[in-house]
Amino acid sequence: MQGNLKIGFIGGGNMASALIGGLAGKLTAGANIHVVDPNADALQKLQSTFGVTTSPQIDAALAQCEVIVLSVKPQQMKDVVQQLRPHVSKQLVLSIAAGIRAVDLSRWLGGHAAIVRTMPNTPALIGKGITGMVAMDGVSDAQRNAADAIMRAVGATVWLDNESLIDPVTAVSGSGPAYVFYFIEAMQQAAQEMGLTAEQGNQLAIETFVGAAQLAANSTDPVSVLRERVTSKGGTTYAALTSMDGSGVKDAIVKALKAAAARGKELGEEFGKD
Ligand SMILES: NC(=O)C1=CN([C@@H]2O[C@H](COP(=O)(O)OP(=O)(O)OC[C@H]3O[C@@H](n4cnc5c(N)ncnc54)[C@H](O)[C@@H]3O)[C@@H](O)[C@H]2O)C=CC1
Ligand SMILES: O=C(O)[C@@H]1CCC=N1
Repeated sequence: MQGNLKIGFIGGGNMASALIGGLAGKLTAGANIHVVDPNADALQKLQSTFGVTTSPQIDAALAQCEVIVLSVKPQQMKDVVQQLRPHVSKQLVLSIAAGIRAVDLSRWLGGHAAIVRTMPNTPALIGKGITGMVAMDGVSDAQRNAADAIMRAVGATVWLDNESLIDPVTAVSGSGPAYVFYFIEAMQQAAQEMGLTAEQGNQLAIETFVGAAQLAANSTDPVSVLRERVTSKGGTTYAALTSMDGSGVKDAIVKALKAAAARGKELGEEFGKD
């Protein structure tokens, strides 16, 4: 069900490439996607893989887009958006940046009201992303549906009523893949320290994550019940979880996610000034 939606991307890096991979040839033709990025290699790769059009700087082609996705780092957002301003009239502006507030994007765009803030994550690369999103008051139903369709091209979506919840979403699922990789790395290290080969450790740790996550996704029971089913009284899992509790692992994880959310808020304050 390929349509003709014209989408511009400002920034063609990791997250934008994952999104474009889900959209091109599916939601819309690759030729309907226009990517702006000063990095010639990134543009060349996107052009040859997906047939998108490209430009090293913000250009008039963006005025023809129905949706413009802001996918640069928070630090670059103000500059980029101010350059974009002359090319924005009725378009839906969809930001994937951590921290940057809609009110600041709107002001830099001269009072533009059609803004959706989103927080995707990198499993979008394989169509398994999850995106939290929130629409500002000036977004029409059609634009909201377009935003949802764009993010659903790479996974599931969760709509929020309040923009302040984007920072917690960033902390849970936006940054979340890194915590999972961190945990896998720790399991791989332990496997090797206990005599397994690196290859065996990799396979055992990764398949355990894939299997356990799928089990949790398919189960009607809460994950705490699934955990209890693994934990025989006086057994090995009990020994591991008792050790983790003794080291304060769960509290450390909760604290870490709160630090991520706080950093999201801080990014908005730091790079949203003026
Ligand atoms: N990487 C992740 O897991 C996630 C990232 N995000 C957000 O996505 C945004 C982009 O992050 P990544 O893709 O990871 O970074 P990235 O560094 O891979 O991509 C940023 C791109 O912007 C380009 N760029 C720099 N200046 C530019 C300009 N003036 N005009 C146009 N393009 C310009 C860079 O050349 C680069 O290709 C960030 O705001 C981040 O908060 C959101 C969710 C997850
Ligand atoms: O680390 C970051 O700031 C970005 C946002 C979520 C994932 N990566």
